[in-house]
Amino acid sequence: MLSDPMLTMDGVWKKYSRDAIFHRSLREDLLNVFTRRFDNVLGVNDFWALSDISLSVAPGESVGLYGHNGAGKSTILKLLSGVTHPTLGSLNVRGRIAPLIEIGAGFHPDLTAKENIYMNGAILGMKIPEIKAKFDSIVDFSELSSFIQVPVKKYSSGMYLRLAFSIAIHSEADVYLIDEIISVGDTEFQDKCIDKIIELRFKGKTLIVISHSHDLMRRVTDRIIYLEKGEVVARD
Ligand SMILES: Nc1ncnc2c1ncn2[C@@H]1O[C@H](COP(=O)(O)OP(=O)(O)OP(=O)(O)O)[C@@H](O)[C@H]1O
Repeated sequence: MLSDPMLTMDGVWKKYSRDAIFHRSLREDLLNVFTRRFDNVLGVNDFWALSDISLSVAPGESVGLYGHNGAGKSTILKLLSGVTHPTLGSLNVRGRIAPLIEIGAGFHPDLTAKENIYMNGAILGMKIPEIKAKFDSIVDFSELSSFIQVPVKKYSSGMYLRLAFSIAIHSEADVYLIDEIISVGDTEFQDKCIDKIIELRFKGKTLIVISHSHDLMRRVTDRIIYLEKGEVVARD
């Protein structure tokens, strides 16, 4: 029997505005007041970051999103993680999600790495005893044991990445959203991350992966969706 998909997107459109960037005239402001009342109409300076995206991912599948800068890859992950919502269309995600989207976005800069492990672990749905039991393993994987009492605002972006990735892979999520995470940090750590991603696949987790490396994408995904200017242009 075929199981239900872990995640679906059905005719999803996402409208963004360049308003913050460009100076508008009064006429444009008036036009916007009118057009904003209709989701399917673009106002002055609005654009479709995503156009009519449909997607269905089965449990245990690993799917890559590939495309140039601005193609809409991260926007899809933000929609799936609930950070933002579709303008039109619908989407559904089952189970626990571990979004590795904006590295360290869930960290509090003034708290130490240890405190952030507890806070971020809880955000990812882990209970305190579970975090306690996995604490040493989280620290070991991150290779940050000497810096565990240091506030993370003193961390480099590579250290942030190590900590964020390590917490997420210990979180026993059902769906992992992985945005370019593998391209940050040194190559040794990148290899460790790739091994972990392959391990998650073997465990039957559902993965959505973004990378600018097509070779890497081939290694860690079952299929790739190609995006261009917010549209799906190919699937393989
Ligand atoms: N909050 C926002 N407000 C306005 N425009 C946005 C916002 N977030 C993203 N965009 C725009 O939406 C488009 C798609 O962005 P997105 O980050 O999804 O692309 P991407 O394929 O992930 O690119 P990259 O490879 O550079 O990360 C881009 O033109 C981007 O500038």
